[in-house]
Amino acid sequence: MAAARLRLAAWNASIDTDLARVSHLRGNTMTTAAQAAVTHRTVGTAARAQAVSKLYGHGETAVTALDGVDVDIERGRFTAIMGPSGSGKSTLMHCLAGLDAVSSGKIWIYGRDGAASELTAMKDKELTNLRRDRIGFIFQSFNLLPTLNAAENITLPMDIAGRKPNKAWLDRVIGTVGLESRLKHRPSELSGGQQQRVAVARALAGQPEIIFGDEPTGNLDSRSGAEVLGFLRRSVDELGQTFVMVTHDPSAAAYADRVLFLADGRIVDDMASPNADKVLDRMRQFDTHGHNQRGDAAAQR
Ligand SMILES: Nc1ncnc2c1ncn2[C@@H]1O[C@H](COP(=O)(O)OP(=O)(O)OP(=O)(O)O)[C@@H](O)[C@H]1O
Repeated sequence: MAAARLRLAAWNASIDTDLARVSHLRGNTMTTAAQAAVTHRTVGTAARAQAVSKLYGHGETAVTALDGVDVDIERGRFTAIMGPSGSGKSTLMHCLAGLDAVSSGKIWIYGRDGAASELTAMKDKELTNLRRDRIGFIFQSFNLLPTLNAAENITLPMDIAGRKPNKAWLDRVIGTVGLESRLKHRPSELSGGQQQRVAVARALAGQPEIIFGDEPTGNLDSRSGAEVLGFLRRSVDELGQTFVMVTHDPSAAAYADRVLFLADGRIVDDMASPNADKVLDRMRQFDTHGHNQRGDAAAQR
């Protein structure tokens, strides 16, 4: 949790920096070898991790948060990441999103045309641009700017990037999350569920290739949480969005098309067509220390 707070602070800081630089960013385009990139045969893939490991700290105090993770995230699908506390869920998501650097291995994000951008080969500035232009984020704590109204919060990333919102798309997104009557309200005048719907609309508005959610319903009551998850599901089904979500909640994971289970920094299971009971049963197979009782992915199937 402390780690998640640190990353959120880093994201906030980068938004603040971006706001300060807003005028300089207008017209900025990404031009990199990494973006020009290789075209892999991955039109159905939105992101890929290959042999990704992540260590925090050094020597005797080093913690292995990820241990040789290989995974493809499918385009236009809803993927949930589950596992015991400390199993590496947030670290995996943050590495996939370019918010955290890997210790070894490679991460790619793929354009809708299949062109690959290797995040792990990018310099900071390139990575910042890629995150801003091609990746959406939804955090547990909404992360809205209190002085801006809902409409201004939704278009903020595009304003920062100097991109004009596509009006028809924006209207569709706002309709999808049911915010038409709340656009002039500031965050303090909205319920938690409505604030998170603003954050969902903000993530969708720029038509990013992939959206990552870190416990997006963790601060909501179950009714508002179900509503937000329903909107996220619709964004995948009706708008073709790719969505990856870390959650502790089996009923939240049940909204996904696929659930990846992590234990001790490794993917130990991969469940298609989940429902809350199946997910809960699988979670019960982790022992109280958070380790995978049966060892490896093959053993789980
Ligand atoms: N910045 C950091 N410095 C040191 N160790 C870290 C840091 N971030 C994460 N870790 C450690 O890496 C491991 C994986 O952490 P991570 O936050 O990814 O797990 P998680 O599955 O998301 O946990 P939770 O469900 O509790 O949020 C844990 O042992 C954690 O203590």
